[in-house]
Amino acid sequence: MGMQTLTLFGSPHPISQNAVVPRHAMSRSSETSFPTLTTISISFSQLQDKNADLSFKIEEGFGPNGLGILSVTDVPGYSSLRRNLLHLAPRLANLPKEVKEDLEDPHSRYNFGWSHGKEKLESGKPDILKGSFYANPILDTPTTEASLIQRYPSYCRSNIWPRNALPELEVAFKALGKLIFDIGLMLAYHCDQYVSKGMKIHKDEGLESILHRSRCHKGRLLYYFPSQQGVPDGNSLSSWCGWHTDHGSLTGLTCSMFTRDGVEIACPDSAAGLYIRTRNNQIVKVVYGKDDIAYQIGETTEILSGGYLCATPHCVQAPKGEESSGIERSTFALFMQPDWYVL
Ligand SMILES: O=C(O)CCC(=O)C(=O)O
Ligand SMILES: [Fe+2]
Repeated sequence: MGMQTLTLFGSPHPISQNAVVPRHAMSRSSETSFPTLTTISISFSQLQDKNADLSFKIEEGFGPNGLGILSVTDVPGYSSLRRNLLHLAPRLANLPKEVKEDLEDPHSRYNFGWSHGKEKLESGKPDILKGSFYANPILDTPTTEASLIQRYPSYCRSNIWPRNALPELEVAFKALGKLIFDIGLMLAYHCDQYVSKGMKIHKDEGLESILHRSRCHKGRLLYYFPSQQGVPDGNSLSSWCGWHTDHGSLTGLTCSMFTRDGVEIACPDSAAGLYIRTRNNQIVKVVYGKDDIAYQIGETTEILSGGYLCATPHCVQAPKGEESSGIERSTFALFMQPDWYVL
């Protein structure tokens, strides 16, 4: 995209070389040579106010000079829903092999239910470092039309839940997924307000309306198996999750939880976690509060918004060092994406 030539609010807006100089906290972790930045944040009460002008914050977070990620703070009820679901990730991953096999759905190319070792790492080898559980938290059966199910199996097939082995999962997954979706819609409203200052948005083509009518949203509960010393690519920045940009419209992301044998602990390696590549090719570690919901822009939105909202390449680094062996990481992402008609 021609970001350099992008015009915001009628005035030229070149990419600033200072794009990553933080307004908030900046620290240099002893373990990483990359700067650590705190995301721009918006409080729930600000977001709720449809008359509030949040354009500046949206631009700072998602605009051409932003990191492509921002966080929402103080969401009522969020904290316990996050904890409840993330604690189930190690329990799900440790279910007997046969139980997990029953939760697999090859017809959706493992885009519903349990998926482990089916995706590829950057090296091309199967990704056995993490297990994922995918479901649509809004609709158990997005459509009953056979032709659609056949054409778009990874979006249109039905959810699979471990109703006997781990019945709590369905309840916790849906509750957290719906909340992140509702807050995502509120954020999308303000994104549209910001974009509409620079370009005309046709009725029904704004982010909020696209997300509101879509039946394709997908939640992913991620579980990174205990890190071991000497794992392949163990020293690379993207050792746990390779560099990529999300394809959809908007991704909601919890702050991850580190555990050892299922018990929550502080991660002993401050360099472990989410990294982002900025527009001027700088790599930064991003942090946000445990009880904040982070949102990232996906490629679809970057295109539909004419580049006013920018997608961000990101990856996850595994913890290193002796104290880090045996550490697991759990997190949840909600990929909000347009309906299959638009895909
Ligand atoms: O594990 C994370 O924090 C990020 C996961 C992610 O980027 C994804 O699932 O697309
Ligand atoms: Fe991602």
